[in-house]
Amino acid sequence: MREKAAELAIVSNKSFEASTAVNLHHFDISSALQTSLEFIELITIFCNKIQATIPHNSAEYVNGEFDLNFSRGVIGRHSCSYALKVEDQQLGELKLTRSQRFSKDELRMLESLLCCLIYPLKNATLFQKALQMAYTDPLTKTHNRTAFNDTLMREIIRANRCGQNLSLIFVDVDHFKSINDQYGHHCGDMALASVASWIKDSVRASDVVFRFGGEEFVILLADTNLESADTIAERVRSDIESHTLAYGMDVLNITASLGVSTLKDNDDTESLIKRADTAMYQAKQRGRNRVCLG
Ligand SMILES: Nc1nc2c(ncn2[C@@H]2O[C@H](COP(=O)(O)OP(=O)(O)OP(=O)(O)O)[C@@H](O)[C@H]2O)c(=O)[nH]1
Repeated sequence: MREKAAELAIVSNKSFEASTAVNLHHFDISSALQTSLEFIELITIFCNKIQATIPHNSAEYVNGEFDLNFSRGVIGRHSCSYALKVEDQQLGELKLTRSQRFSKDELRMLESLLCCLIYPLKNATLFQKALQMAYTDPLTKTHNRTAFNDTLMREIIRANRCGQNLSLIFVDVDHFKSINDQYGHHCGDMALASVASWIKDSVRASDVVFRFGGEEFVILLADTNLESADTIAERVRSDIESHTLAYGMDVLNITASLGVSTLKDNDDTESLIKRADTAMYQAKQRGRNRVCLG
């Protein structure tokens, strides 16, 4: 009877040890990458883990979908870069640099190790998209009330710790009900989306715009005192007034009333919001299309 052929190829001890080491390295990296759903953290973990195998001086990670451009280290003359994707889903681009050329073996090893990074990046993408959806108002594409509550609490703590100013502007569209009544809800929705984009265009990218509810928006201004917040509120008011909204054959003029408040000692989220809200109602009472300070 003929013996069945051995199924395992005989390998020299040296290459067997090498492949075991490679597998352990993959396992170590994969385990470490399971600890985070943040892009920057994942890239940092990955680069730290591969540093001994593929020494590099700098790493850059760009992910256009999430507006990320992260870099660390000092850029070297030689580079290798990879557009990371899985099943046609773009996961960003990773670039490593150093002063010496990367060898073919190193590049082969890097490509093999990058496989460990792909699925954690895909999970991070799904998680960050879900977070974005949970925090975004679908009509106006501004941050929603949940995001506002979370952010305001955090910003008050930060402002108090760093001894910085923090201001709030409440923006309430004037006579919005009559837009709905006269032109219908579709027009009302368009008006809200337009006002949101005018407000966003009117403030810095670092100032965050939220839809507080209905036809009311809040702008959160970090490191901004009452005087500056007043100036910004006046600019927002004037920008809203100067825009027009074309709806069918009609041209609509929209105005808003604004209330401003700045963080004081012993303020909490409620008292800060209350002062801006009260100031906004004062602006309504004084004839609308104006800014009042709380
Ligand atoms: N189309 C549309 N309308 C909304 C939305 N959310 C709230 N509204 C409407 O906004 C209107 C707000 O009306 P009011 O609170 O009376 O305020 P106003 O008409 O703007 O009057 P003042 O604030 O006093 O100037 C209501 O008719 C709501 O139904 C929305 O998402 N889409």
